[in-house]
Amino acid sequence: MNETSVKSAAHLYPVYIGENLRHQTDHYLSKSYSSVLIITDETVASHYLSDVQESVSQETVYVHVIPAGEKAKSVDTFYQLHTKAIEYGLDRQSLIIALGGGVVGDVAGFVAATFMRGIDFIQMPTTILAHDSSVGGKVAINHEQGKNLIGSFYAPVAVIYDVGTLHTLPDNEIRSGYAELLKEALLADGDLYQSLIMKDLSSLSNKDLADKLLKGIEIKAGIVGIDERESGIRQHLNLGHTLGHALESLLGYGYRTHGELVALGLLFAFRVSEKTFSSQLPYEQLYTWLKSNGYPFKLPFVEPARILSKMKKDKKTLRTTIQMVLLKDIAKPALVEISDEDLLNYLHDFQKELEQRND
Ligand SMILES: NC(=O)c1ccc[n+]([C@@H]2O[C@H](COP(=O)([O-])OP(=O)(O)OC[C@H]3O[C@@H](n4cnc5c(N)ncnc54)[C@H](O)[C@@H]3O)[C@@H](O)[C@H]2O)c1
Ligand SMILES: O=C(O)C(=O)C[C@@H](O)[C@H](O)[C@H](O)COP(=O)(O)O
Ligand SMILES: [Zn+2]
Repeated sequence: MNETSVKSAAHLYPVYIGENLRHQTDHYLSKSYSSVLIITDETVASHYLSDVQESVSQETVYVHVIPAGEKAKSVDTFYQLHTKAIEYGLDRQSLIIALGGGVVGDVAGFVAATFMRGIDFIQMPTTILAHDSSVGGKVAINHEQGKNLIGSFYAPVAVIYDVGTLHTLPDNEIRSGYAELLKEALLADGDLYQSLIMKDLSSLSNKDLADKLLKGIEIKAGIVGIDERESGIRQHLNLGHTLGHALESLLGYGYRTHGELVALGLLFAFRVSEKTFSSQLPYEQLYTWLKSNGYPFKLPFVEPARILSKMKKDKKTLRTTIQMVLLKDIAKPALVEISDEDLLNYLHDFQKELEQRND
């Protein structure tokens, strides 16, 4: 087991990462609670819920299972969870455990942030992607008009990451989580990036993956430690998301995974970076790796003007100007304002290029 932590001006919490941690949940709780509510989704429940339930010895343990997938990051689920919390009689000394991927973590975390104005919660991630979502305290639900538009910053009291749960993930979820790892490496560690992109996803060993996830978490924790509430450098963690989030919302939540669309967004950010800084980024290498690892490039056509208008809902938008995270070079990110006219052209060229390559 490895242990690291997130240490910001306001918070300090441990991140435990290793095999079989789900069997020892109690061991990682720093105090006893009046009751515990485990929130998970139906797929995760079928694999891992009983392990976690058996490892929590607090007297009163409740469970609520939500549907699997992005659509559950909704006002409806949020409201149902509050109803359950009230019906079960949770109080201010209760704990919520979010057992699952980013969807469970984000919605359960937002419930924890708002139930009786905030109760403790623990993140127990079960996806590769959730190495990112479980750390940093961004909790949210989606609005029909845009991703994560309703939410808050609310730190967990601990993150317990059992990487032994990852072997049941389907291929598209492996691709999704790995894209966020590529993102973290692109922001801060060129060697890590090269080592991530050297291998195909099919040849990843558990040990190798766990080592890389720890590095990704350390990069993220370092950034969150400096700027937890995203007034500056934390915005860099949004690399790839200006396009990714717009597509998630336009194609319909859950049409493709978050990370697969972020991967497309990374490629787009490479192109825009090249145009903005005349920088030389390894675009071809990234394109080839994504393609050969099954990332989706054939998506329904969306008019650039609709993408642009959706991008304006992004939280980095300043008044009406879109700001994108770009790379002057690998590990040299910068937040840059891009005019609508330029963005429309870049989107148009990018779509055309992908279309031609898909033939
Ligand atoms: N809060 C943050 O900082 C942050 C960061 C990145 C992403 N996110 C959010 O996270 C969400 C995506 O998270 P995700 O990719 O984990 O999606 P997810 O939670 O929907 O999980 C993906 C799918 O895998 C299943 N699953 C989960 N664990 C499994 C396991 N061990 N074995 C088999 N199946 C398993 C789930 O049931 C689901 O169907 C998005 O909503 C995104 O916006 C948040
Ligand atoms: O932690 C962050 O900060 C991130 O931006 C991480 C992203 O991977 C994640 O998708 C996040 O939820 C995006 O946040 P948002 O503020 O753009 O909704
Ligand atoms: Zn993300």
